[in-house]
Amino acid sequence: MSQGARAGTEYDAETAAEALLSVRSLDAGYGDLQILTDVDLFVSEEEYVTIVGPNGAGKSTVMKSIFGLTNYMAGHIDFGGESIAGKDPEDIIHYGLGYVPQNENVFAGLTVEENLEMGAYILDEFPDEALERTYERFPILRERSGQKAGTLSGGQRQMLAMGRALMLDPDLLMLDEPSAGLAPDLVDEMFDRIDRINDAGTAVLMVEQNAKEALRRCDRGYVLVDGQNRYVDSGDALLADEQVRQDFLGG
Ligand SMILES: Nc1ncnc2c1ncn2[C@@H]1O[C@H](COP(=O)(O)OP(=O)(O)OP(=O)(O)O)[C@@H](O)[C@H]1O
Repeated sequence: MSQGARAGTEYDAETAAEALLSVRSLDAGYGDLQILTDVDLFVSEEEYVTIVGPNGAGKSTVMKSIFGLTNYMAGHIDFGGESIAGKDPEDIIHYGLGYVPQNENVFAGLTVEENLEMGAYILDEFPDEALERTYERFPILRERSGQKAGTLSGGQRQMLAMGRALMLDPDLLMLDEPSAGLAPDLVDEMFDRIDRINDAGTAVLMVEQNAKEALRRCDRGYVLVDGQNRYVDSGDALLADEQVRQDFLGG
């Protein structure tokens, strides 16, 4: 792995061009404030990719930008071979991209089942089988189906947020810090669930503070610093890199 490596080497350019999600030379921010500069990132079908990096590096901003929630300034964002750059979230969701933000990711005043139904609001007909699949995947949600989401525990709420995003059976699920705020014994369980979602064929793009665990589980990782790509490599290679360990993984 080389320092400053970007998804812009010859090999990567070819892979990136055919990837499910392909972000190239992205500049984006909030209003006039530019946060991301020249960011490259790709996720292939069924791949599991994580973004790690220091606080304020712009990790969440990358996801928000892909989902149309920031000010897009320049570059390319292609999903399934089509450009989604500059589109609204309401449009982007139709392409097969699911997004679970870190905060306020459920409707607290609605029940669990109403939240799941909201996940499929764009469909003309409610997909009963998707609800059943979600309940099979997260049995606790069936048990709590009539309970207001605001009364769920942190872990249950996170499952609901994921379940809601999965109602449309997206090709790619973007997760912003899914382990945030969870008790330590629930963190592993959450990561196991994400593994299973990926094993079942959904590509995953995840931002995580728990960088070691995220890199251990993913296929590929990006280290983002100051709104720019710093490293990109397999999770194992990043974990083994002395410089990455020292600078970003606490030695
Ligand atoms: N809505 C906003 N308006 C203006 N600036 C913002 C907004 N949201 C985030 N920022 C700024 O963008 C920069 C990147 O923030 P971002 O949340 O993407 O970083 P991060 O790498 O996800 O950080 P953390 O790990 O702390 O969550 C920060 O300087 C932050 O203050």
